[in-house]
This record gives sequence, C-alpha cells and structure tokens, in this order.
Amino acid sequence: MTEPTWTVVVPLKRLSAAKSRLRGALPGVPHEPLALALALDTVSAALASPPVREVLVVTDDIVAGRALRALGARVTPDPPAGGLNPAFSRGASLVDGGVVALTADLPALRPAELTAALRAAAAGPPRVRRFAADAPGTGTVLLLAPAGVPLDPRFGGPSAAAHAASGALALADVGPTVRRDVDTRADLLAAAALGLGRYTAELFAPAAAALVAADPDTA
Ligand SMILES: Nc1nc2c(ncn2[C@@H]2O[C@H](COP(=O)(O)OP(=O)(O)OP(=O)(O)O)[C@@H](O)[C@H]2O)c(=O)[nH]1
Ligand SMILES: C=C(OP(=O)(O)O)C(=O)O
Repeated sequence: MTEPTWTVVVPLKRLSAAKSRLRGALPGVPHEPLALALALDTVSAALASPPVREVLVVTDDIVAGRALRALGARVTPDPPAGGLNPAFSRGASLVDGGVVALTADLPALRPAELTAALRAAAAGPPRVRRFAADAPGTGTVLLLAPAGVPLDPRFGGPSAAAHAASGALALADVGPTVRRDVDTRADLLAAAALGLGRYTAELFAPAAAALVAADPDTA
C-alpha cells in the first residue's frame, strides 16, 4: 500500500505583528528577521519530511512570502477578513488530499519527528482528525485532517481542549521538537536546548552570550 501524503498548511502573520510576545527576546537581534527565521526553520523541516508533498504558507507578508517560496513552499495570501483559523481554512480549501495545519513557530522541528507523527496518524483510526498539543499541553501545534475530512481548525487560546471537544483525537508520543512552539524568550531557550534549525541558530548564537550574561539563570 502506498503511504498517504500530506499538504502542510502554515499560517504566518505579517512579520511586523508576528510573535509579539517574543519582541526583544534576543539582545541586538531585530524582531522581524527572528520571526521569519522561526518560520523558515519550521517550513524547511516540513519540506524535508518524506510524507509531506507540499507546504502551503498562508501569509500577507511580501518579504516572508518571497523567502518561503525560495525554500520551496507555495504561498497564498490571507483571506480578506484575516484571522488565524480563517487562514488555516483558506489554505485547506486549496488542497486536495490530507491536510496538516502546523504553526510557524517550531524552530527546533526535526523532520524525523514530524514524519513519525504523520505516520502514527495514518496508522490510527481512519477519517478522524488528529492533533498534537504544544509543550505546555494547552495549545495546539499540529492538526491533521485525512483526505475528505474537513479541517475545522480551532486554534487560539486553550486550543488542545477545543480540538478534543470538536472530536479530534490527541496523537500520543509526539516528539519534543514538534511540540516546542516558541512564544516567549523562555520558549526560545527551551527550543535551543533541543537544537535550533539553521536560520534561528544563526541569529541565536551571537545573542546567546549576551543573554546568559544578563541572566545567568538562563544558562
Ligand atoms: N496568516 C495568518 N497567520 C496567523 C494569524 N494569526 C496568527 N497566525 C500565525 O499562527 C501561528 C500561531 O500563532 P501564535 O503562536 O499566537 O503567534 P503570533 O500570533 O505570531 O504571536 P503573538 O503575537 O505573540 O500572539 C503563528 O505562526 C502566527 O504567525 C493570521 O491572522 N493570519
Ligand atoms: C494559537 C495557538 O498558539 P499559541 O498558544 O502559541 O498562541 C494555539 O495553540 O492554538
């Protein structure tokens, strides 16, 4: 039997507004390149996962769109009214086959861990949405809908509970690099401990020494 393949839909806010809780997290590093680096590492890892046939980024950001296209992603604009769940739904509406909604803030994501999660979903109950909670367990980093099943995204706030309440089943044993979303400086340090992708690492490495000097507890 051939393995199911997936289109990964990744929403990305305009870089000037994205990751506001992370603003100033790295001394001397401007915010927009950092927000873009998180997305570049997320998308690079997704593109390197064998069951992923395409990555579709939903963004209105011209600079990010250009950089993500250069990596090999397809890029489409936000729907006119904007918003996170509408962006996911818009992406999903452009896709034939199975859809994986993935947030753009997973800079430690390893292709092998994403692949394992996709294979676990494919081996589980058919025609059921599956989700992976973020590291704290309250949010969602990944929501998957097999071909023919509506994505029905409920991201935002305590979305793990919202996805479970909507009938999606939690994936068990999802790898730590899938679950490690980055909203704050503490999250970025936790992602660095797992191993950052090359785009975020390039910005993180020079700033790390200054960070540790400012707060030795982060070492
Ligand atoms: N295209 C698009 N993406 C969005 C929108 N809102 C959030 N996202 C993306 O959804 C993902 C998860 O959102 P959050 O983790 O809350 O990120 P964020 O909104 O950039 O971060 P904060 O400003 O700190 O809340 C990130 O990849 C965001 O860029 C939106 O209206 N449109
Ligand atoms: C939008 C979400 O992310 P965060 O909690 O990272 O803002 C979510 O988990 O549904």
